[in-house]
Amino acid sequence: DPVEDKQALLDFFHNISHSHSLNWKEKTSVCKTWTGVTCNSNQSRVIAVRLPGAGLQGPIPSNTLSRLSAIQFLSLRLNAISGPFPSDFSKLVNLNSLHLQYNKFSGPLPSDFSVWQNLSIIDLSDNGFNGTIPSSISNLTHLTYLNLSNNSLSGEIPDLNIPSLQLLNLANNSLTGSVPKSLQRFPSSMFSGNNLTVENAPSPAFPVQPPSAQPSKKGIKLSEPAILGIVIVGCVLLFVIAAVFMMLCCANGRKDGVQGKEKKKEASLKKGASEKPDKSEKLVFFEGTNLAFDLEDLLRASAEVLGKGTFGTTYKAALEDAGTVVVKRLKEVSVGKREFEQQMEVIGSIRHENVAALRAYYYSKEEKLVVYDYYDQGSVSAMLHGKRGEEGRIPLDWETRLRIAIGAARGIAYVHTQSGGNKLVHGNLKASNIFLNSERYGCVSDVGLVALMNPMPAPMRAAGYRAPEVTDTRKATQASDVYSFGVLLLELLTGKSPIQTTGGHEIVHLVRWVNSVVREEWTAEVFDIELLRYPNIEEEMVEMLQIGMTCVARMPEDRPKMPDVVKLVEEVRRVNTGSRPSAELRPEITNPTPIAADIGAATALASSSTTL
Ligand SMILES: Nc1ncnc2c1ncn2[C@@H]1O[C@H](COP(=O)(O)OP(=O)(O)OP(=O)(O)O)[C@@H](O)[C@H]1O
Repeated sequence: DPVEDKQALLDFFHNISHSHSLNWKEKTSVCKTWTGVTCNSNQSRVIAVRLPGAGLQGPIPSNTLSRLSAIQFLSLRLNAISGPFPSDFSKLVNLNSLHLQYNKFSGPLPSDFSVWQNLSIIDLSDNGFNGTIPSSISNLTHLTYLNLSNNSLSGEIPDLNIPSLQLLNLANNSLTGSVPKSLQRFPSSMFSGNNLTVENAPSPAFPVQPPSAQPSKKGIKLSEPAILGIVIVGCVLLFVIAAVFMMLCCANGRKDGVQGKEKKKEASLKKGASEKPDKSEKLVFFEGTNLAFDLEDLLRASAEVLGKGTFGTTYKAALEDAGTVVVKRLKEVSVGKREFEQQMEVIGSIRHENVAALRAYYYSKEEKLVVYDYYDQGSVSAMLHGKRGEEGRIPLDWETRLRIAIGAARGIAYVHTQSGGNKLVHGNLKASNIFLNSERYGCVSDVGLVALMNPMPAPMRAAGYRAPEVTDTRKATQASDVYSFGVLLLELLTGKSPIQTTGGHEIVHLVRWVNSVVREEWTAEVFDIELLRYPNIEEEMVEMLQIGMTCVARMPEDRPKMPDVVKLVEEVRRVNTGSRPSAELRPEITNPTPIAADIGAATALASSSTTL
């Protein structure tokens, strides 16, 4: 054991107020058992300390952590640490990641950052730091991430010409002047909430960073002739599809007394086909759709009601040899044909691995249908909540939850780059509308449908995702999508539904609940008990929790933009892999599973989180 490092840690913990206990015992091995501590391979030095949400309060006692001269990674985020930035941290010259966000630090930032030549990640956000941003930061040639948002920093932004810098956030300070040229490559939201002169100027000074996948404008343009061609095909198939929706009409139209039967399997989509079809209307397929799927097959297929959602009833139709599709029969469409078609064209031209492709649609006076691929693994909602506490439940592992979050974020960010006259929004993001794509990343469905519908009071489960400012469902915005995404993150982390009723009829709102638990500095308690089985993921979960909480900010303007959210969510894994001790220092991870490879053997917080 590194005796001196151990003593430094004990001195630190004994001299700082803390509301939770840790398993740091003098007699146990610091490298093998201490929560949140990682040593190098020969166990001669402590190289990482992670104590997120550990209930630490008050100033960092001097000459304690600063004795950990080999430390590379220090995270004390989400505590209530106050006082100035510890001046003796200048001795920690090997630091490459410093996470002090969500604390109560105050006073100026250290003036000389050049002492930390290895620093690549600095997160001092959500504190009370004041004074100016030191220009010495520009000496950090390895810096990739700098987050100083939500402090009280003032003065002008120095010209931080750091080519390695990938993410910068200076939002919500009291900065003045203009954004230096070297930083104009970052999105404007990263500078919002300051007194910057150019902030509102309509200059291209703040280009919005492209999302991870570029929108295919070509695809949108091409869709028009494609649709025209397809319309012709649609004409031929008119009788056939008419039969489909007549059947659906029969299945769904009898409101009273028959609704229960909707839950039962339908005999065939052909049922009801004898009704006179509306010959003037056509089924429209989109480009890229496998037109080899024969609608005759569809008609012969058996249809099953998957459920009734906000927009109507959703059916699964199993085709004999062309797979299975999902048909949604939309109710309450409020827009006219032209507007409906325009919106369909925008949505139908989206081809992105994280957006469920709209394959076809049908519009007539009586009937509106949309056709999607069928996702046979079910929705994220089913994966997360289905059979909870029952035998046979397969818990949703952390790796998959991360991929769901990353995929959904990418999908929504992509949707936000599409223009449907106005900015395109998803409008109805929730776990039951997210599926897994072939790479097991999240894939969002139901994009843009809400804009076509009558405003409606959201059913309970949808209400939990809805941003507080959205009173009319048609007026969802990109910012309200960010809120819904934040709720999804909280749902993935906690395993709890966005709205729950307790024994009585009290309604528990997930966002409020998470906020209150975190405020009580009991962060570790929010996480899904099913996640506690996965080792060393606490750091990532806390990181994700912070992103979720930022997304559910009450005021829309305080929420990050979706492309930035994508980066943050992707960063959760990258930060923790990139900054963690390298594999050579961790021989225990020589043959890792994907998750073990990424999270390493840094902390044991997850397993002991209930005691934090
Ligand atoms: N393409 C699909 N593949 C597999 N299951 C789907 C598909 N689309 C929807 N579902 C499932 O069908 C059920 C009903 O979906 P539907 O979209 O109608 O309702 P919802 O998602 O509960 O609410 P909303 O209408 O507000 O989206 C849900 O359980 C949903 O997860």
